[in-house]
Parts: sequence; C-alpha cells; structure tokens
Amino acid sequence: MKNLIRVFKNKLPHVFIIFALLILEAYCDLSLPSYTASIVDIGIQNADLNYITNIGTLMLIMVAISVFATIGVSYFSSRVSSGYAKDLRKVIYTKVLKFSNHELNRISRSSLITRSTNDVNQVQNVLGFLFTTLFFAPILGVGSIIKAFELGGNLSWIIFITFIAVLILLIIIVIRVLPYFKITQEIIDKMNRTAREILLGIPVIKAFVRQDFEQEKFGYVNEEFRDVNLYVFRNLFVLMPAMTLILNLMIVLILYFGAYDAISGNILTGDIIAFIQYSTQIVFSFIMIGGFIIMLPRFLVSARRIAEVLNMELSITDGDITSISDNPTIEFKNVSYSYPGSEKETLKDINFKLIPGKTTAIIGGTGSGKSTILNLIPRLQDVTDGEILIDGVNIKEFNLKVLRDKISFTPQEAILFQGTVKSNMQTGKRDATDDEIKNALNLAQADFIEDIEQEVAQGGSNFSGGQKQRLSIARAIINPHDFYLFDDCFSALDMNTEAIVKSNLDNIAQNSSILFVSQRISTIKDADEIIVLDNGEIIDKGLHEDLIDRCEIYSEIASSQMEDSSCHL
Ligand SMILES: Nc1ncnc2c1ncn2[C@@H]1O[C@H](COP(=O)(O)OP(=O)(O)OP(=O)(O)O)[C@@H](O)[C@H]1O
Repeated sequence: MKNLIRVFKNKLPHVFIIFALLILEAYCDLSLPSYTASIVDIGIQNADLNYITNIGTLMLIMVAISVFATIGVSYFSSRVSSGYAKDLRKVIYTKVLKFSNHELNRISRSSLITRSTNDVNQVQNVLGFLFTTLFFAPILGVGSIIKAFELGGNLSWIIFITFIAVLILLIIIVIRVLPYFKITQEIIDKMNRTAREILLGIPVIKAFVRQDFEQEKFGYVNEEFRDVNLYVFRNLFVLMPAMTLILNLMIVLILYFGAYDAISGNILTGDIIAFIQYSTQIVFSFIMIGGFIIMLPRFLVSARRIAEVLNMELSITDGDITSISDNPTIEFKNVSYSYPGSEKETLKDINFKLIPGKTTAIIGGTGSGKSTILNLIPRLQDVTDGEILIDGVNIKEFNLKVLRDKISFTPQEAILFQGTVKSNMQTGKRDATDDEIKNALNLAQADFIEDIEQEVAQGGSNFSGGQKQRLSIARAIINPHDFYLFDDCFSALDMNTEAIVKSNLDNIAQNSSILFVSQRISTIKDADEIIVLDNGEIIDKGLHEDLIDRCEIYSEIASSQMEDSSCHL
C-alpha cells in the first residue's frame, strides 16, 4: 500500500482545503437546530417578530455558507479523486512497461486491464466518497452528539439505542457481502479474458462454426457476474429502508418521551425539535460511515490488486554500465533456460558467438527453443544458467536502455500499432524523416505503401500477414544497429522478395551482427554460421554445405523442403 500512498502525496494541499471546507459546513449545519430552538422557545413564545427575523436571516446566511462549502468540497474532492486515478493509471502503465515475460505470466494481461481500469475506478469512487462523507460524518456526528446531550440529557439513551441498532445492521450486511467483493473483481478479470479471447478468435470461431459454444462460454461468465452482483446489491438495498425505519422509530421515541419531559417542565418544545434534528444528523453520520464501511472492503480489494502490480518485483533489473563499444561481439556461454514454473530446460548448454560483419542463423523444429534464444539477447527474459557476454562482460551489467539501443529485434509475430505507417516507422527511429521512412520501406520491399500517412488499424489488421512482415522489417532496419535479430519474419515473403530484402540488409548492416531464426533453408543457407537446434540443444554448427553432408537433421529438413517447394538450394 506504500506505493499507493506515495502517489497520493501531491494531493495533500487540496485535502487540507477540503478539510477546512468540511469544518465550515459542519459548523453551519450544527448551528441551525439551535437557531430553530431559539425561534420556537423565544421568538414564538414572546411573539417577538423582530427576533424571529434576525435569527431567520442568520439561518439563511448559515445555509448559504454551508451550500458554498458543500460545492467547494464536491469540486475539490472530484479533482483529488480523479487526479489520483489518473496518476495511478500512469504509474501502473509505467510499471507494466518494465515487466518481462515472467511478470506478464504471473498477472495475466486481461487482469492488468481490469486493474488499471475497473480497480482504479473503485479506488476513485471510494476516495470521492471518503471526503464528502467519511471526513464529514465524524465532525457532524460528534458535534451533534455534544449538542444533543446539552439539550436533552434525559433523552440521550434513545441516541445510544439507535446507534446500537445501526451498528448491528451494518455488521450483518458487511459480513454477508464482504467475501463477494473479491469474487466480483475476479469475475470481471474472467469476463475480460473470455471476451478478449473470443474477439481475437472471431475468424477461427466462425470457420469452425463454434459461435454457439463460445456464446455459451461467455454467457456462463456473464450469468456468474450477474448472480454475484445481484446478491451484493440485494443486501445493500436493504440498508436504506432499514435505516429509514430506524430513523423514524427514533423520532417517535423522542417525541413520545420528550412529550413527558416537556409536560413535566424538564425540556422546552423548541429544544425537542432541535434534539430531533441533532439526532437525525447523528443517524445520518452513522449512515455515511456505514456506507463507507460497506465500500471499504471493495476499495481494499481493488487497492490490493493495484498494489500487487506496483509492488511486483522485477525479474529483469538494470545494470550500471552505460556504454557499449561499437560493433561488439555477443557470446552465449553455457546458457541454459527454463520457463518459470517449468521443470524442463527449454535451452541446454548453448554456446555460440555473434561476430560483427557476420550472419548467424538458427534452424530447428517447432518448439526447439529458437525464439527463446532471441528473447534472451535484449533481456526480455534472463538466462537461468550460464551467461551472455558482450565483449566479455555479462549483459546483466549493462543499462537496459543502452543494451536495447544496440539491438534491432523483430519478433515472430509482426506487431504493428494503431496509427499511421509513419508513426509505426518512427517506433524504430523516433525522429525518422519522410525520406528515411520511404527508403526503409523500399529496402524492405514494402512497395504496397503509397502514402506513409496511410492508416494502420489496431494490430495492423488492415494489412496482410506478408505486408505486416515487410513493414516490421522496414521498422527494424530504419535505424542502424549493432545487432539485427530476425525471428522467423521472412516466412511470408516469396523467395524473390526475400533475396532482395536480404541483399539490402547485407548492404546496410555490413559491420553489424545479423541473427536469423527460420525454419526455411532458403533464408539461412548463405549464413556464415548455421546453428542446428534440436530440443533446446545445439546439435551442430557450420556452413550449409558442411551441414548438408554431416548433420542428419539438417539434411532431412533441407531435402523435405526441396521436395515440398522445389526450393533451389
Ligand atoms: N511463456 C512460456 N511459458 C512456458 N513455456 C514456454 C513459453 N514460451 C515458450 N515455451 C516453451 O518453450 C519451448 C521453446 O519455445 P520457442 O518459442 O523458443 O520455440 P521455437 O523453436 O521458436 O518454436 P517455433 O519454431 O514454433 O516458433 C516450447 O516447448 C514452448 O512450449
């Protein structure tokens, strides 16, 4: 929770203003019943119109000040709560951007969305409520109790009984709904996850005619959410009528016993009216505090879920070295890797070097660990054993930004962002000029782009798979880097285009290290070193011609591709 409080610190000046306004509001509200009593007991009793007018004017002024203070409180509390929600969302996203795959596996992406939207909203709502009620209720409640006791000591027991009744009611409701607040947030996570999966899988769902099944799946979560909400609100809805009943019973009791006291001369009529007003204010304070107590568990559940994100220990930490020499060598030294929670080693004792000016390629069957090797270089995940060295220094010792600035990484899935072709290219080079963008598009053979201001839909859904690949290659080569990592991102290019793009790449990256991952022999056959990976282990390394002769797996892949696609090796 410390992180949540830290974010709140800059809101404190406004909180003090709110507090001052609340005291002003409470002072005005507390003075009104006394004035009413004076009008009844002095003004009406003595038929003194002048007195009634003076006190009445004073009451109007108090009401005006109270209204002014209420408006001020609402204004500042909405400023504080919505500003806090904005700051929270910002720190959550800043933190999430530092997450490695390890952290993203621990808190799912759909849960991260719920936490930064719905959970932050819950915190915002409770915060707004906190200022307008919880701060105000004790001031008004305690003030009213003092005033009520001053007026009618004999009737004070009625307030005590009312307090006990309200307390019992609140305890019953809190016990009944408390466990359901956590469940509600978890069901929202589940609903987001299901909806996201269905929306992303619409083409597959349609192709396999699975609409009914998916509808049923979503319907089930939806109904679960409705049932929990219904239960919670059914309990909460009891609160208001029950509170009104208690309030009315209290007024009847005061009138009944107050009448006895008035007849015996122990209390004045005006004081009974004022006593009723103070007692009503006391009950309203209880209601406000009760409402807050009911909202509190929901707030705590959401706050804890946000704190879990903010407190998440990062598995990838920054190193201190802030410079890397030009065109360094990367060396994998006895590297092994296991995914968190998996007992199996995905990579076992990997050794190879990326040398400036040379092209290295990795080939291997599905799931052999090719992408995992690539992810280790920009430290998207860290080795579990062994080390990766840059010019002899462990990559963990370098500042992450400095390290990643050296690397151009193109993942297997071509990821484009909503915006324009230009904005996507500028992800590769922030200040890329139009000419640089056009040149990169040209080198990547993305000649289908007529205008760099052309719109890119979310996820690049308005481009074909092959077009997306070319755009992501253009983005990767727009800025010179020391290392170019391509994870199977030539697979949708035809042989001719692939050859042109690779030759362009060789020209612009003459002194850099290039690492290709591919399942296609045609992509890798010209590499200076080809690494054959099988089941997480390097089974051979060398040139295409040598591997064809001596490596059984490599020659099998090569011959199967010759048969399948008449590829000329
Ligand atoms: N996030 C993950 N959590 C657990 N296991 C994973 C994760 N990602 C990959 N793996 C496992 O690690 C192994 C290697 O995966 P990797 O993606 O590196 O293979 P690959 O050779 O690139 O496969 P492909 O050619 O299909 O892209 C696979 O068995 C896979 O199941």
